[in-house]
Amino acid sequence: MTREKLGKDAIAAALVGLEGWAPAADGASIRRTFTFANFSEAFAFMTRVALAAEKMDHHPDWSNVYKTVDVTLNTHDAGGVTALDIDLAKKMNRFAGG
Ligand SMILES: C[C@H](O)[C@H](O)[C@H]1CNC2=NC(N)=NC(=O)C2=N1
Repeated sequence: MTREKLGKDAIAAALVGLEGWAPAADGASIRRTFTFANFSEAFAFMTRVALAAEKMDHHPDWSNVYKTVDVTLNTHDAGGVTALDIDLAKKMNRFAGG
């Protein structure tokens, strides 16, 4: 998986069909808020994502309040969005069931 930084157009193209994700205004990250039925569902999601992220050696910036999880993805090493972030976003959507 490449750590090549994606431009605004490439990010927009990669996000087509990737429900809920939007680029930040500066194009340096992508974001989604996940909302679950309750805290247990939110935390189970975070646990699944954490294991996948560790395997990828690619980690989300996120916060959890009750049943919502706010996620920002970017590749620190590249200073922007790369294919790794798109891949992790896809995995997150699968784990969230959408
Ligand atoms: C040494 C290690 O591979 C790096 O620090 C990894 C760890 N997790 C990471 N996660 C994210 N989101 N961006 C990175 O650049 C990154 N780098």
